Formats: sequence, C-alpha cells, structure tokens
Amino acid sequence: MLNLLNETFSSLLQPFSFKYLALLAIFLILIYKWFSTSANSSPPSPPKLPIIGNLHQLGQHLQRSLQTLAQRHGPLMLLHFGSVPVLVVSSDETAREIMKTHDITFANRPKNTFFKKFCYNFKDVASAPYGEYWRQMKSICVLNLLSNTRVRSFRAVREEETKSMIDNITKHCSSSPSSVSSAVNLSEMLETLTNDVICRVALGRKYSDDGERGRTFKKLAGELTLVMSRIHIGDYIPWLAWIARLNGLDAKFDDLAKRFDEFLEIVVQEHMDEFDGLTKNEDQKDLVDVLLCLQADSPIDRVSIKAVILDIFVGGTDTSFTLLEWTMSELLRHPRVMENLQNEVRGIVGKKTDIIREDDLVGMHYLKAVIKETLRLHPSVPLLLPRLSTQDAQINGYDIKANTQVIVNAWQIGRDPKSYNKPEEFEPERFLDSAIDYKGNYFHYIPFGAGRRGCPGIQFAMAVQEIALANLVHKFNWALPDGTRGEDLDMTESSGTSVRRVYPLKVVPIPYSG
Ligand code: HEM
Repeated sequence: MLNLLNETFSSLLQPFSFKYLALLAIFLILIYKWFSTSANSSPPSPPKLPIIGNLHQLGQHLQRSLQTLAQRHGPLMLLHFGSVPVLVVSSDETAREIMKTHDITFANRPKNTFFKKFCYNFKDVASAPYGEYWRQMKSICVLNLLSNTRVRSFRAVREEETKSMIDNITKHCSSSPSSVSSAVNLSEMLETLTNDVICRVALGRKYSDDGERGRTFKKLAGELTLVMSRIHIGDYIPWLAWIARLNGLDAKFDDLAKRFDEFLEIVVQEHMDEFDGLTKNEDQKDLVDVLLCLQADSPIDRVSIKAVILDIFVGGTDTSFTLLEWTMSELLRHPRVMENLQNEVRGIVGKKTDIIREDDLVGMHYLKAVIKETLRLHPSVPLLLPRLSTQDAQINGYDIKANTQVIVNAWQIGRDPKSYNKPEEFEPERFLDSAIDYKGNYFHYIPFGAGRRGCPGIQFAMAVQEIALANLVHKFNWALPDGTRGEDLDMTESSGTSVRRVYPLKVVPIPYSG
C-alpha cells in the first residue's frame, strides 16, 4: 500500500519536479550570470595587496612595468596605486575611446601635491580642473603664445639662440689643443638652448648669461626637474602623508616652491615696472606682457600669471631638450640614418657658412621623419599626463567609475607590433610619405596626447627641434669619444614624468667644411 502511494506520488511529482528543477536551474544560471557580469564589469586587474594595492608591481620605469602587466591583463586594466583606482590604457583602440569617444568624461586631471604646491593650487593650464578657468587660460596661451602666427613671430629668437649654440661648439673645436677636438657635453648645450628660447619668449630675456641670477635660475630649474620625479606617498595613500613630512619631501617642495615664487615675483614685478604694453608692438610682447595686458577682462590675476609661466617652463623645456638629446643619440647609434640626414640637409643648403634659417627647412622631409621616429621610441612624456574621469562611463563593455585616474601608455602604444613593422628598430623611413601627424588623430602615434587636454605646444616645440637639428648635422660630423662605437652608446633612461638620458650625451664635434 505504502509502495503504491509512493509510486503514485512520485509519478505525480515527476513531471512537476523536472519542470521545477529546470526552472530552478535556469533561475540559478541567470542569477549567476547577473552576478558574474557585474563582478566582471570592471576591467581585469592583477591581484593587489592591502594598503599598497598594486604599487609593489611597479618598477622604476613605470611605462615598462605597465607594459609587462598589460601583456598579461590586456589593453584596459584597472590597477590600484595605494587606494587610488588607476585605469591603464595600452592600445590605440582603447586610447581612442578615452581621448576621443569619451574625451569630455576624461578631460579632468587628478590633483597631486606637486601641482598644488608649485602651480598655486592648480592655477596653471596643465593641472587646472576641466572647466571654464582651464578653457580660458588654455585659449589665452594658444592664441597669444602657441598659435602658428605667434610661433612664426618668434623665429628670430630661435635662429639667434641656435646660432649661439653652434658658435659655442665651433669655439670649443678651435680651442682644442690637438687637431681632433675633445668631447662637448651636448646635453648641457641643448638644455641651455631650449631654456633660453622659452625664457626669451615667455619672460622676455634669457637667464643663462645673467651672472648670479642666471646661476640661481639654472639651479632652480635643475632642482625642479629632480623634484618632479619624486612621488608623494600622500597622493596615493592619504593616511601615510606624514611620511613626506618625516623624510623631508614636504619641506623640499615648500622650500623650492617658495624660491621659485620669489623668482617669478621678480619677473612679474619687473614687467610691471617697465610696463608699456600699450606702446609695445604685438610681436615684441613676451608672454608676461600679454598676460598683464589681458588681466582686465579675463580670469587672470598675478597668481595665474606665475602659474602659467611655470607651466610653459615645465611643459616646454625638459620635453624639448630631451627630444633633441634622444634624436642625436639615435643618430649616433645609426650612422646610416645620420648619413642620409646629412645628405638631405647638406644637399638642400649646400656649403652655407651662416646658420641654416627656417626658410631653408622647407623640403627637409627626412629631418622631420627622424624627429617623428625619435618621438615614437622616446616620447618625452611616455605616459602623457594623467586624466581623471568626471562621471561613470562604459569602455569596451567595462564599467569605469567616476574619479578613476587614467594613464595612457603612449610609449607602449608607439611600439605595438600591430601598428609598426619591426617596432624596436629606429627607422625614420616609416614616416616618409605617411599622413601621420602629431595632432592626435592617429591613436597609434600620440606623443603629444590627444583631444581637449592634448599638448598645445606642438608647433612651438617642432620649430625649435627642426632648426637646432638641421644646424647640428649640417655644421658638424659627430663621433663618440675614445673611439666608442655608436651601438655601444649607453641609452639608459631616467625615471619620472619626462624621460631623459641618465648619462649626459658627450660627443666629439668635427667641423664640416664641405
Ligand atoms: C617635444 C615637446 C613636447 C612634448 C613631447 C609634449 C608633450 C605633452 C603631453 C604628452 C601632454 C599631455 C597631453 C594629454 O594629456 O593628452 C602635454 C600637455 C601640455 N603641454 Fe606639452 N609637450 C611638448 C612641448 C610643449 C611646449 C613647448 C609647451 C609650451 C610652450 C607645452 C605646453 C603644454 C601644456 C600647457 C600642456 C597642458 C595642456 C592641458 O592640460 O590642457 N608643451 N604636452
């Protein structure tokens, strides 16, 4: 009887339990899918440690560490620098998403201690939060200092300063006791050249030949470069900010920012004292003159003038001089390229004894390709400047939360084998007859960034590069000291926001007489 009941009950239940189980299974699968999708909606992340997050996985050369991690986790990866979420972008497609498709969402900059202390609480262009103040200040800089017309108007400054560098190298050669001249510190000369051009254009005078003040300025600039590469732990783990007080970094920041401010105060005051902006011809005005003139109907005040000067100085000098330094290094390592370049330049201008002027540069396509190729392999700012998302966004199906920092690894993108044949080789020919420009339209080549926050100084920078390089390779042949072969030249890179040679470039100039 019991058996009979059991059988009847099970036979009644069977179809129901099958349906029930099937429904339950579907329900569970849906729940699982829903949870797993929301768990997977963040980009892939390497495992992190408490407190420091992924900081232990990063080495001295951040761009290289990030490349290694991206090779494992993909072109969009979420790291944590301490408690700060950092989205790392490592392919041209993902860079396009950030800097074009979602440009407005990622147009902000994260706040860090360096910019806070040195740029008067983010009153400069590079670190100002995305908004009306940034927009106005950037367009003032672009229109009054960095536009094509303005850049052309500074051409005499570039030609004079290039001439002065070439004269110094020639003097060095003729003062050498033996017939073969000794090595010059080319790094130092290139740094002086870019500093002098920027100072004359922005501040109205150069400081390198100005005795005590020149020395003060040089010291300040050198210290600033060093300080910029230091990481303030409080930017990533706020409750450990006291370490910067203990190890002296805060004091160093404060002291240097104060000395820089004193220097900038004098510059602004001198301009105000001799201010005759109304009678000065437009072309004769330097950046400080222009900013002082514009004060009346703009957000500019004395503090923002100092912040912008610092920006132009920081943004324009190290980046430009390191590019020249890397270009000459690559040319020394690749005699074939050096020869092609010299043939082009010498072929166009002949035996001209005076310096090459900007008009002579037209038609020097190989020269332009050499500079482009150097920037591909040695972008002066390999990780661009970090961005910050202002709202939630979806990139490639991943959810990116508001207030996520974004780092674009332009260094890695420039050596992606998908975009470049033999990417590690220095081959300027790849840019001959190519439409690729610097404006950030081709996301596999973005040494100046792209979109709203892209670099406004491209024309300014290129004008200095081209004239300096053309003259260096026209007037001299170059060799490494003590018979060192080009391929043995040490190319060790520094760490920091802008990457330069660790060892200064010392080279022997041999005057070329044709
Ligand atoms: C070879 C030379 C240079 C390189 C490689 C370079 C590179 C860069 C890069 C990568 C950025 C960040 C772009 C982004 O976030 O998308 C930037 C921003 C900037 N650069 Fe340059 N730069 C150079 C020269 C200059 C010069 C000569 C100036 C001015 C005289 C300048 C002024 C600026 C400013 C003001 C910004 C901030 C723009 C903003 O946040 O809106 N740069 N630069």
